[in-house]
Amino acid sequence: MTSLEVHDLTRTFGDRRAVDGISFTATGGLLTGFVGSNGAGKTTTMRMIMGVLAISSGEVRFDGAPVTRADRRTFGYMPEERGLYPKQPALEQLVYLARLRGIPATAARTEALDLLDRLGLADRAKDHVEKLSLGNQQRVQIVAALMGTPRALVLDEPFSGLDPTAVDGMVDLLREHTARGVPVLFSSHQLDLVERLCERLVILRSGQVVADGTPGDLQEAGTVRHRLVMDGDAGWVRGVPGIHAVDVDGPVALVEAADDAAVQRLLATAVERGPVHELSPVRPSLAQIYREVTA
Ligand SMILES: Nc1ncnc2c1ncn2[C@@H]1O[C@H](COP(=O)(O)OP(=O)(O)OP(=O)(O)O)[C@@H](O)[C@H]1O
Repeated sequence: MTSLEVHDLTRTFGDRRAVDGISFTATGGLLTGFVGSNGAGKTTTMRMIMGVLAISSGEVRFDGAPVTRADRRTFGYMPEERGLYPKQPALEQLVYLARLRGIPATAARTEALDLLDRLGLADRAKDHVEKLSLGNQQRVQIVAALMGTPRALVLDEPFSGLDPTAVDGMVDLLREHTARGVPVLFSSHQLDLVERLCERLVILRSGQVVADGTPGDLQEAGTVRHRLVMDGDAGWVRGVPGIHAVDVDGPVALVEAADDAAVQRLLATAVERGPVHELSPVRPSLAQIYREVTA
């Protein structure tokens, strides 16, 4: 199993630390989601991993050793700035890009056509890139990153602008790579998608890692809420000491309790007030965890 690790990685621009001593591992065989608000440092990190931006300090390791230029040539990379030439046919361009990575032309052509087909674009292979919609240009860019049996995938916002069918096609393709033991690191602002897909998550805030783990780990560490369902209006929960009402909608209340004693107080009051249909813990969603750690 290969892994892609960053160790104490830092990048400064002038006196600004865009990436500030971050460490994490994208483990082979897993989809690792890389999330954080605008300007958190995701693109800068990915550029350093790929060697297109110099590292101020720290190290990138692949398979346990410092990453080399030769390693990086075997990585599939989807940069934030989509680098396709508008005036060249999609297929021709894919073959050209693959050849730069050492893939023979015939094999590149076969693979590009296959991948374009998988993403529903086979009939557009001969179109100039500028004639394709933005979503279809994005698909071509994805094909470019996935060609040539990459040993690691570093994908900056690969899902942005894709329709749901293309997202599903893309997910299937990524899973084929993780099944080979490849580490896949991708950034995204689509938390629902990240929650659905990722076996591992790294959350950045202001150039620092503020959460790192499996979605289950992060949910365990996040604030557990409780959902109360009564017969009548549940607005009274606002007056229970130690209870913070996150949302009250008629008979249904979502609350955060300061401690177990507060949950017991809530339950006792609820029972006094009339039939209680439900009082259950609610595991935090990724969106909630994200808001907590990036606040
Ligand atoms: N070439 C550069 N020169 C100066 N500052 C830069 C440069 N590249 C990035 N930065 C700064 O580094 C910080 C991190 O930017 P980066 O693009 O890595 O964030 P990001 O997490 O990818 O954001 P987004 O989600 O908006 O793409 C930002 O404050 C940005 O302005």
